[in-house]
Amino acid sequence: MAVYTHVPAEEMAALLARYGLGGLRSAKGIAGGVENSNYLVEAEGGRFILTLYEKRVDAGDLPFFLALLDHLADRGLPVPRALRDRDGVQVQTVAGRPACLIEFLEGVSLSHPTPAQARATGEALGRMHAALADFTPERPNSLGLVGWAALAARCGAAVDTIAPGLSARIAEEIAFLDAHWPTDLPRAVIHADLFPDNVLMLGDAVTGVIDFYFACTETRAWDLAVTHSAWAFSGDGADYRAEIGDALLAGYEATFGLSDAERAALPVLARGSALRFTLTRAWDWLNTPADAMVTRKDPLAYLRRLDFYAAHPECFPA
Ligand SMILES: Nc1ncnc2c1ncn2[C@@H]1O[C@H](COP(=O)(O)OP(=O)(O)O)[C@@H](O)[C@H]1O
Ligand SMILES: N[C@@H](CCOP(=O)(O)O)C(=O)O
Repeated sequence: MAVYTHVPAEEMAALLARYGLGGLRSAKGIAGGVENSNYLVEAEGGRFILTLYEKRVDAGDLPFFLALLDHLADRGLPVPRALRDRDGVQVQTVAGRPACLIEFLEGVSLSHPTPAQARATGEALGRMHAALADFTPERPNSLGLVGWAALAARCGAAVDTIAPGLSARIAEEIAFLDAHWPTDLPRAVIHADLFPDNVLMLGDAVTGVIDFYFACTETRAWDLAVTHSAWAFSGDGADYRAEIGDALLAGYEATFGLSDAERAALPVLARGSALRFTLTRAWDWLNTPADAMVTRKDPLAYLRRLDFYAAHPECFPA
């Protein structure tokens, strides 16, 4: 459950009136996600998602995210637009937080995807990258190579309460990535968080891509590495699933493709992905308010992925 901010029913009803969506029928906090507060809202005018943006989303970035969603939706990608109220406004203030009413998309998030579903996700990622070729807005990646060192410093030695020696392992990996990170690969706007819980599917079809709130301008192939690290392992990171990882890569190659330099960089890009999510999960593990209705995610599930990628760069086909 990720609900940090409670929205009174009266305020929910008043919001719907601003959109002309009729009366409120129901509003339920949504179990998934950890970054923001999400509600499933049933109104006379339909079913919607109300997202209240919490601390990791800068309200100043919302125009970028919403323009990105409109750009992709205009090109037929299965992404949810933020609705505009009667005055054409997309960003509201609800219970003191910036908020948007978002189109509801059908589909379910998978816990144990098949190779066919992984391939479909790789294909969807490739189509997204193709559609973004003419998207000109930019947003720096606050959780890229420079951001990791800063976040590690903020976490400090407290991470050693998560696992003995974790701070030293993080410092060692940052030093490796500083020395080996590719700097000459194509850059573009990427999703940067394409986990299974951010892909909605019906059977083998991708019916929704959601949660663009880490989207940023970055090495484009890193998006594939992030997706690979999220999909190609058991949830706890203990088991690598080559058939899933290979299907994901094949799907991406089928709809967009990689240069030889990008393909060669995937092992290092994947290490960066595993470190990034180890760090954000470690920070959240140590700093989630006790009264927040949220399920903390295990940082060690990504440390295991990092150790796997460091030991098995050959998991990426040459
Ligand atoms: N547009 C949408 N259509 C249908 N379900 C959605 C939509 N957006 C979010 N959800 C549901 O809400 C959950 C949490 O959303 P998400 O964006 O992942 O939260 P967070 O912003 O905290 O990461 C998702 O796992 C999904 O089940
Ligand atoms: N997907 C990342 C970051 C948390 O994302 P959310 O979509 O669950 O808010 C992770 O699992 O660490």
